[in-house]
Order: sequence, then C-alpha cells, then structure tokens
Amino acid sequence: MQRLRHQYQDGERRHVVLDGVDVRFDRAESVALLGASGSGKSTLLNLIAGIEPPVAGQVWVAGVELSRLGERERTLFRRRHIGFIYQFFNLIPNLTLLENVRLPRELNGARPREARQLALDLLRRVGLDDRAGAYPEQVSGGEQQRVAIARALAHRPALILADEPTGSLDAATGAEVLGLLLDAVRSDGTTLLMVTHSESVAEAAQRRLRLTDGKLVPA
Ligand SMILES: Nc1ncnc2c1ncn2[C@@H]1O[C@H](COP(=O)(O)OP(=O)(O)OP(=O)(O)O)[C@@H](O)[C@H]1O
Repeated sequence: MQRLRHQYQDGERRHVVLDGVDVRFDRAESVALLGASGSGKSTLLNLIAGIEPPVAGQVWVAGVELSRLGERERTLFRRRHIGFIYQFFNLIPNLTLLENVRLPRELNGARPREARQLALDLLRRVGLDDRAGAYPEQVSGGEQQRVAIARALAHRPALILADEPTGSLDAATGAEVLGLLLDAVRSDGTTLLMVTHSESVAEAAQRRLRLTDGKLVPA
C-alpha cells in the first residue's frame, strides 16, 4: 500500500482516518494490527479488500492495483484472492458446515465433486470432518470459527484478513484458533493480517503494527 489516505465527511467536517499509510506485507507473513477503537483498523481492512476505494493512494494485492478494477472485477478479485474471518464467524446459518466451506470454491467455478472433496479435507484439517453435516448453531463458537478458517482457506487466498478472530472466544479456544491461522501462514504461504485487541494474540504474530493518528507505526 502506498500513501493511503482515507477520510469520511461528517457534516461540514472532514474526518481523516488514514493519513498517508505506507506498508508492504510479504508472503507467509503474519501481522497483527493494533489500535484504539475508532483508529481506522476496519477502514484499513476494507480498503485492502477493495470494499471501499481510498480517497488517495494505491492498494496492491497479488500484483494487482485495485483501483484499476471496476466494482464487479473487484468482487471477483476478492473472491479469488482474499479470505475473510470475522469476530462472529458469519457462517451461513441454513447451510451445513460442509456446505459453508465448499461455497467459496464453487463460487469460483470448481466442480461440485472437487469442491466437496476439498471442503472435507479442510474440515479434517481443522478437526471437524465428523461434524460436516451439522449446522452452525449446533456447534460451539470455537468450532464455528474453525469452520470459518476452513472456509477462508477454501479458495487458497493470497491474503487472509481477520477482524478480531479470537475476540469472542475464551483464551484456550482463541489460542487454538490462532494456531490454525498461523499454520495456514506456514503451510500455504498465505499472508495474514489480523486486527486484535489482545496483546497475547499480537505477540504470536511475526510483526505488530499500530494505527495511531492515521499513521501505521511499529508496535
Ligand atoms: N461509513 C462511515 N462514515 C463515516 N464515518 C465512518 C464510517 N466508517 C467509519 N467511520 C469513522 O471512521 C473512524 C474509524 O473507524 P473504524 O471502524 O475503521 O475504526 P476501528 O479502529 O476499526 O474501530 P473498532 O476497534 O472500534 O472496530 C471512526 O471514527 C468511525 O466513526
């Protein structure tokens, strides 16, 4: 990302959230993003995902500068190259765990059999292949987050954006979920950028950055 700037209009006032953010993430790197509430962490993730275009500056992901893409292309790009993990899992409630995990692969055009096999492999990897036919509400929060990780990995993304992935889990379950994410970084060469308020989660990442006054600084 280069000289990223973003602001929101608040009536007459301009609220500058990002004020010249320059950063580069490498393959197979895990980065924790810290910052006070309202410092712009979610805004930064949205810009990196191409959900919102920055007011100024450039975002490059997997060799592509996102502002060169139209909105539909950005959606396809996101589906292909970025995995998302949220604090509250965001699984689709009326799909089974297996169906949740196979969906991204199918949206990217994989054959149903291939998508199913990969989804089963991923559920095995997070230790939940025996619950493949269950629905999200039938499993615990930690298990739902493990499924969300399997889902985020299904299309082999270059980048995983995780917004407080352990924020709603107890310490032991959070540590387990974090371990799975870091495994993906090591074994798949994925880049992981995760927002966290937890110092212990941040300590587990290779690099720690803090958003403060619109700038990104080492933490
Ligand atoms: N769509 C919007 N319109 C106007 N202001 C916004 C919008 N989205 C965010 N903001 C403002 O921009 C600032 C940064 O918000 P953002 O959600 O990125 O912070 P955050 O660091 O993720 O906070 P938290 O840790 O509480 O989730 C906040 O002051 C917020 O009120």
